[in-house]
Amino acid sequence: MGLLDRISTPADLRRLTTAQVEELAAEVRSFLVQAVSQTGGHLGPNLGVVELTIAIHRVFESPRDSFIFDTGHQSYVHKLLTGRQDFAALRRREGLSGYPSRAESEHDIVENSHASTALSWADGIAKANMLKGHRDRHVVAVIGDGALTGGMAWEAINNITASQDQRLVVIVNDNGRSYAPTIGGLAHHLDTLRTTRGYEQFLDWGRRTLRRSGPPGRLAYDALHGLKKGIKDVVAPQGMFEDLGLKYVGPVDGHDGEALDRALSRAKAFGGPVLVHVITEKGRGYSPAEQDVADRFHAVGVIHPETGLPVAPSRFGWTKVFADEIVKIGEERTDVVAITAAMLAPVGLAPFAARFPERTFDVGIAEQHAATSAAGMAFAGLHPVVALYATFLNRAFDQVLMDIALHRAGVTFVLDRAGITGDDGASHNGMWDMALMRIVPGLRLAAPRDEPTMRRALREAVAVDDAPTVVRYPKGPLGPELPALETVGGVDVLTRSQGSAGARVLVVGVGAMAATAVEVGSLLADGGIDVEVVSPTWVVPTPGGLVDLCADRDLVVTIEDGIVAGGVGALLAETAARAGHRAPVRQFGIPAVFLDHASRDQVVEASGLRPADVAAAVLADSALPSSDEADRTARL
Ligand SMILES: Cc1ncc(C[n+]2csc(CCOP(=O)(O)OP(=O)(O)O)c2C)c(N)n1
Ligand SMILES: CC(=O)[C@@H](O)[C@H](O)COP(=O)(O)O
Ligand SMILES: [Mg+2]
Repeated sequence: MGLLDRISTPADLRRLTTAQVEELAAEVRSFLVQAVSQTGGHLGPNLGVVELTIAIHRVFESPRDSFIFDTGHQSYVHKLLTGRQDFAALRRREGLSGYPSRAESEHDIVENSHASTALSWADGIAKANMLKGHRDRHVVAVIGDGALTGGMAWEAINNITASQDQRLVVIVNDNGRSYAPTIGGLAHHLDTLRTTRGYEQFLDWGRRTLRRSGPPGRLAYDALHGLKKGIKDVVAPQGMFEDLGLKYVGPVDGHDGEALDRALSRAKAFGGPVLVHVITEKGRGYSPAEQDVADRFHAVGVIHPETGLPVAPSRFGWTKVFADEIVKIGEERTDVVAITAAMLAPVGLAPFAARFPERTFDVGIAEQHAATSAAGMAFAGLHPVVALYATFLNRAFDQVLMDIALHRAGVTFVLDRAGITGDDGASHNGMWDMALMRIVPGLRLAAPRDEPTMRRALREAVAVDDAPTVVRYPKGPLGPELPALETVGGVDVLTRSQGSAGARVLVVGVGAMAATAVEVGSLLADGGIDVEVVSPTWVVPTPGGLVDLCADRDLVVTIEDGIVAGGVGALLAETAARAGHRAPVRQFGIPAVFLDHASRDQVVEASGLRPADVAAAVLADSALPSSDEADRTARL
C-alpha cells in the first residue's frame, strides 16, 4: 500500500515528512500517467503541478480556505488529494469531471473551464470573507502563465490591490507555456523573473549563513533584508507586481516541496494580497510529455503509457481541412492574416504560421483583444481570420458587435469545436455561437456539412470585406461528402422522397447535422411522408431560397448542433412567418441547459437528436394530416 492510498483528506498530507512528500509526488505522477493514458485528458498540465498542489494543501486548509484553479484543467492532483482516486471514468458520463465539480466535492469551487477568471473569483470571495468577518480565511488562486495573458486577470489584479488587507494568495503557475510557449511582454517579464532565481536563493543563503554567524552576521542579514526592494530589483526585477501593490514572493522552484512549503507559508503569514511566482515544468516526470515540443501533452487522447503514442487515429478531421484550405487562401490573398488566442496548433493554424509567420498573430488567451485587433487590421486593409473554439467566442460578443459589425469590418471567424464536444463538460460545448451571432446586424454565418462545402464557405467568407463572417464546424472526424441532388435558391437539396400519406415535410439539416437530417428524411419516407431534405451552407441571415422552400408544407423540421433557443431554426421560423408561410417549424437542437460531461454521442442521445428520435417526434406531430398516425409510426 503506497502513500497515496493513505491520503483520503488533505489533513493526511500535513503529517508527511519531506521525504514522504517526495515519495507521494512520485506515486501521484505514476498514477496520472497510468490513469490518464487510459482515458485521455490534461496529462501535461497536471504532471506540472504535483508538488505545488501537495504544498498548497499542506499549508492552507480547504474548504475553510477557498482554492480556485484557473481553467481547472490542472485539478486532477487536487482531486486525488481530496478523496477522489477513481479515475477509470475520467471525463466520461457518471465519472469524474476533467475540471472542478461542486457535485463531486466541497473542495471544488469554479467549474468554468474558460481561462483567466480565477482572480476575479478570488477577489469576490475575499471581499465576502472580509464583510462576513471571516478575516482568518484565505483565498488561494492558481493561475497559469497563459491564463495570466487574459485581460480579466488584470482587471482582477487592479481590484485585488485596491485593498491591502485581503487574505488572497495568487499563485502563478509559470511553466512558460499555454499550449505553445506563452507570448507577449508579460511572458517576457515572467521569463526575466524566472531566470533570476537569484533573489530567493540569495535570501536563503543570507538566512542560512549570515543569521547563524552571531550578532554581526544577523546585523548584515537584517541590513540586506532591509534593502530587499533594492536587492530584488537587482536580482529579481519584479517591480511590476509590487508597483501594483501585490507583494511578490519568488520565483520558487515548483518541484521543490520544501521551498514551496516555505514560500506558501510566507505568503500565508503576510496577511494581505500576495503573489507567489512558482516555476514548474509542464509534463514533468514523463519523458514523452517532456519531449513533446508542440504542447507538452497539454491534452491527450488515449495513449500508450510507455511511449505516449496515440492509440486512436487523429481525431480532428474538420480542423485538418481548415488547416489545408487557409494556406491555399493565404497564397492567393496576401491581405489574409491569421489570429489565434494561444491555440495555434489545436485550431489548425500551424501550417499557415509555418508558411506565413509574419502574417500569423498569437495574442495569448485574449479573445476580446483578438476580435478588436482584427477590426483594426480590417480598417487598415487586411482581412483577418480569427480561429477560435466556438465556446470561447462567447466572451468576445461585444467586440464582434460593436467593434467589428458596427464598423462593417471584413473579419472572418473560424469556429472549431462548434456544437456538442461532450467530454470537456458544460463550458466547453460550442453551443451558443449561432444564437449569439444571429443577432449581430450584418453578420453572415456558415455551417458547412462536409469538406467541399467547408472549403467553399471559407473562400466565400474571406471574400466578404464589409461585414463579419463566421464559419463553424464540430470537433472530431469529418463525415463522408453529402452531394446535392440540385441547388434551389442557393439551398442544396440532398434527398427527395414521394410519400403516400399526403403529408409534405421539409427537413433542414444545419451544418454537420445534415447527415442526421438525411437519416430522418429516410425514416419519414418509410412512414409514407413526402419529404425533402435540404442543407443550406449559409444559415445567418436565413437564405431567401430556404424561406421559399417552406411554402406548401405541412411541417418544417430544423436540426442544428447549437441551442434551440434563438438558434437557426428559430430564425427560419420567424423569417418564414413574416413571409406569410403557415407551416409550423419544429426546431430540434441542444436545449438551453448546461450539459454534464459525457461522450458526444451520449449527449446527442440525451438531447433527443438521434435520427430515430427526431423522426418519431415528427411522425407523432399533430401538424401532420391526422390520417393513420399510428400506421405511420408503426412503419418506422
Ligand atoms: C477563454 C479561453 N480560451 C482558450 C482556452 C483553451 N485553453 C485551455 S488551457 C489553455 C492554456 C492555459 O495555459 P496556462 O494558463 O499557462 O495553464 P497550463 O496549461 O500551462 O497549466 C488554453 C489556451 C480556454 N480554456 N479558455
Ligand atoms: C482546457 C481547454 O480548454 C482545452 O485544453 C481543451 O480541453 C482541449 O480540447 P480539445 O481536445 O477539443 O482540443
Ligand atoms: Mg502555462
